[in-house]
Amino acid sequence: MSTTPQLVVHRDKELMAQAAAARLITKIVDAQASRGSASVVLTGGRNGNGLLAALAAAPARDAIDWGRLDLWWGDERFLPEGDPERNVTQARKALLDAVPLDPERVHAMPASDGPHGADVDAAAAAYAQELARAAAPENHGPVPAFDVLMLGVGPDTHVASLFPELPAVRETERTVVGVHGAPKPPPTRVTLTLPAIRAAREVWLLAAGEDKAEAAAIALSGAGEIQAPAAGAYGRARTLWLLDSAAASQLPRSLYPAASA
Ligand SMILES: O=C1O[C@H](COP(=O)(O)O)[C@@H](O)[C@H](O)[C@H]1O
Repeated sequence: MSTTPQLVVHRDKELMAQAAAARLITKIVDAQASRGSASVVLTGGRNGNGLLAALAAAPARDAIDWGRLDLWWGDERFLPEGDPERNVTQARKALLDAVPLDPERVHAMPASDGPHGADVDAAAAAYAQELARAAAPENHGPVPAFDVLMLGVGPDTHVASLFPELPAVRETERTVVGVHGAPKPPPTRVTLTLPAIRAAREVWLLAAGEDKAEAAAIALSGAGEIQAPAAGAYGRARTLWLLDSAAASQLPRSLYPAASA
């Protein structure tokens, strides 16, 4: 069942990143207190990396027990290990190299020079198996119930590597698929599918900057998920859109939240 999106609009992208980082720290600390550990799905892109950099700079990051945090990825650019364009490489640089994570709990998606070579579909299947192994019986499905799954929203409304009209966004069975011919480079990618995304307790969509304004307005105005993948991304308990005022500038008045900071 979909949850109605809640919107928070911040003054600018810096404030949005700082507020989202503070929100994420609280979520992780709460999950660790109540369940012993936390699981978070990271996103690539400018807004996702901005949030990680803000988290790295936040003194409250020390409240997190980094050794009891599982990190997953919503998508990956299928490139060699260490390539600067890989989402995991950028995340390491922005935050992960600076905190005491348990390497066993950092679940990067396979690289194109990994055990599956250039076979992106085999790489996707392997990641699906890794997710399935981590799922608990009470999760009722082949992926863990992620505490927070973050998604950057692309100017074309893509989320993860689910691009409008491509086969990946139509997937209803598999949790991870290979993407061929993505319109944004690189063309070959690995992505969670909408069913996997919807297994998360909370889904947070991040959109900052004027180039995201049209995408946010389309996705939040009743568009279909095949044409506007961001419209199909929601969490079981909560769907939260975190925007800056530029990205919110084309939202219909009826959607614009009263409170903004
Ligand atoms: O390529 C990707 O793009 C999206 C959005 O990135 P942005 O720079 O426009 O914010 C990102 O969410 C995704 O993880 C990434 O692989």
